[in-house]
Amino acid sequence: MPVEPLSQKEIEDRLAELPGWSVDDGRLTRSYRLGDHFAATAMVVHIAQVQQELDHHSDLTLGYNTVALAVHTHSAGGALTEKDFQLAQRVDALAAGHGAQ
Ligand SMILES: C[C@H](O)[C@H](O)[C@H]1CNC2=NC(N)=NC(=O)C2=N1
Repeated sequence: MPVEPLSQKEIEDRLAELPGWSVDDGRLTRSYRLGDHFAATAMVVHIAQVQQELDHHSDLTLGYNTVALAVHTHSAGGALTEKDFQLAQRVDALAAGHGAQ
């Protein structure tokens, strides 16, 4: 099912409910800091599972003790859509369980 680009107002409303997330170069982004490299790696695997479930994938970057996401919707021409914010909510929901800040 095609997903529609969100308007600027819709993006701002959704961002207001997602502290820590921002739009950078047209992509919804956030980075998290974790206790160590193993904790960060475990969080990446967990995010990958959610992305497969949602069939929506970010550019996911693993650092020493950091995890960063940047996502937009390829099938909407790179626009931001509801699916990007749905992924952000799911990642925020799992972050605390990994001790991510
Ligand atoms: C065939 C598959 O459903 C599509 O390619 C999915 C996969 N993951 C995706 N991820 C993102 N970010 N945007 C998409 O449009 C997208 N499409």
